Amino acid sequence: MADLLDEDAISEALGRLPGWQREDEATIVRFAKLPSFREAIATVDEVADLAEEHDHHPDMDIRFNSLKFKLSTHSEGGLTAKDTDLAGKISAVLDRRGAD
Ligand SMILES: C[C@H](O)[C@H](O)[C@H]1CNC2=NC(N)=NC(=O)C2=N1
Repeated sequence: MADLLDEDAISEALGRLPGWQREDEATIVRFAKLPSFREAIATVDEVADLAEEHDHHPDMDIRFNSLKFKLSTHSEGGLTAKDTDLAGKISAVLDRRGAD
């Protein structure tokens, strides 16, 4: 259970989450390109581990070496700290793997 973030909290969080953007009211997204398809898949696999660890699961879209991560807290119908926390962890994986 996590509280819905208000607009100020969402703006503040996005300010410290480079690459993440609002897709709609309830969703934040980040696009990333990896050097190869295999590296994109390995990145998805690593994010899957994070998702299981946090019991919070992003939608992940794979197009060759391009990835899209989409976060929302379905149980609350919007954005919570679970989304912004996991977004930061996904960004750390993307940085380490040299995504652009
Ligand atoms: C039972 C389980 O904790 C819930 O279904 C979790 C699992 N993963 C989830 N992931 C996301 N993105 N939003 C949720 O509300 C959510 N709920």
